[in-house]
Amino acid sequence: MYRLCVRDHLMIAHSFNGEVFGPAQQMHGATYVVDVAFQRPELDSDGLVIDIGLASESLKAMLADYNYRNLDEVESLNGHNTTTEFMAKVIFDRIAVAIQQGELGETAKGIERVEVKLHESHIAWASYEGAL
Ligand SMILES: Nc1nc2c(c(=O)[nH]1)N=C([C@H](O)[C@H](O)COP(=O)(O)OP(=O)(O)OP(=O)(O)O)CN2
Repeated sequence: MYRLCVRDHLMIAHSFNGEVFGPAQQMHGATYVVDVAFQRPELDSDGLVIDIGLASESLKAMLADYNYRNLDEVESLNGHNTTTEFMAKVIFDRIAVAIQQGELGETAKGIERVEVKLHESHIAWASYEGAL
């Protein structure tokens, strides 16, 4: 399987519900480093998994909906703890739709798996990986 990974980052504020979160029940901030790995068994006719520029632009556009936002106020995330794990799946779902709709180019439809990894600090990350 071939893999191509692009990286961006996301700056947010949020708070969590639940005793398990301790002080993180209070409003706090995070800067996530976001890695997206696209995987396919065969390269396209240009020798690519996906065009890096297109993948980078598309990721930036998706993150723009959450960047510099208080996630507690983002309607589509209402009722959820916006944990690192949860946000990895949110971004995965958006990428899956973008690929299916051809927004990442026709040949990107040959991508079979995507992994979204969010590094929430230098000591912790979470990811969501799935088939398309
Ligand atoms: N599984 C997860 N656990 C936690 C997440 C997360 O996204 N996924 N996030 C947080 C907080 O947002 C923050 O990153 C850390 O908060 P903190 O209170 O410092 O959490 P710790 O568990 O590291 O420290 P304690 O003081 O022991 O609670 C928290 N957890």
